[in-house]
Amino acid sequence: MNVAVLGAGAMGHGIAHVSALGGHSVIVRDVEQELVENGLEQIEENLEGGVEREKITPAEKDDAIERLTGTVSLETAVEDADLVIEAVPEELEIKRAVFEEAEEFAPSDAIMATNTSSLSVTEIASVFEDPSRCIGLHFFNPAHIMPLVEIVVAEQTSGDTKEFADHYVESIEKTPTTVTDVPGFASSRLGAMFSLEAIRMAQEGVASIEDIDETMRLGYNLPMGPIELVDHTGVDVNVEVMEYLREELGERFKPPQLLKRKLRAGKLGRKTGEGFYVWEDGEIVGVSDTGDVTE
Ligand SMILES: NC(=O)c1ccc[n+]([C@@H]2O[C@H](COP(=O)([O-])OP(=O)(O)OC[C@H]3O[C@@H](n4cnc5c(N)ncnc54)[C@H](O)[C@@H]3O)[C@@H](O)[C@H]2O)c1
Repeated sequence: MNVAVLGAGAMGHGIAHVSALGGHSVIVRDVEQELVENGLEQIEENLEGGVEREKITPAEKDDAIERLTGTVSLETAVEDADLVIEAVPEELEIKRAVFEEAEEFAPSDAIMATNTSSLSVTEIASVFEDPSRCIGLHFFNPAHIMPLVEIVVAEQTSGDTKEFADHYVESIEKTPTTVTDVPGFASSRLGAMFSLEAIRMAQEGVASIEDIDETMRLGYNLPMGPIELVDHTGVDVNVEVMEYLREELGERFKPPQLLKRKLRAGKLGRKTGEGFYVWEDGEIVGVSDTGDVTE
């Protein structure tokens, strides 16, 4: 099938990567040529990494690259698309504007998918004349490695659209789960709850940050603890998600003081070099001095 990926950023290039590897013709669109090129370069680099790790053959890499193109023209990107996947910034207005424009140029039966991690797919879908063709395809970062795609079924999504989404996810060899369009879907809601409670426990002095993370890592066989995960995904992003879930689902999602203090100090985690941990070159080198905080 022809897949148009709108946005060549962190998620867009990963989605384009797996789509091309899955045998689809892929066109990636971003707003500037340089961003398009950066995205395509990143895909090549990651495919090369896949060859080095013997996950794919050199021929599979070459074929995938052959199937990939880039553009800054939205019209060129979507005019022959069977599936349009948007991975533009997480703002309702931007997503709605992008889809409104895409609807003008895309075939009337193209499936329109959003990679939103927290916005209402139902609200995004309402921009379309025919909202039944809209669905959420929630990939995880990095999309070329993480096996899960959460398929988010909006109020208006038709059975045919869902079937198409199932078929696409299968074709790119990812594992789908299906979730109704509720705030936080299944993944962000559960992930936020783990991290919230872990930070509250650190705040109450139940255990150190390191011991809480170690408990979850070794006791539950997780690749990383829930507080380290906050540093990875960004303190700012986590506060935003928690505030949204708090508004939609209740006070149990209230961000703990310790987390808000990190935000106010600009200690956003790995990307700023310090959050709950101290980071160097993407690796933890120590624990941040968090001090005593009680809510
Ligand atoms: N980063 C993550 O961990 C993650 C995980 C799952 C889902 N998501 C979701 O994926 C989406 C994209 O996130 P990201 O981290 O890739 O962001 P990003 O900032 O890395 O990339 C967004 C890209 O979209 C481009 N863009 C802006 N307006 C555009 C337009 N009109 N047309 C085409 N491109 C446009 C930007 O130039 C940028 O390159 C968001 O909805 C986010 O919530 C992110």
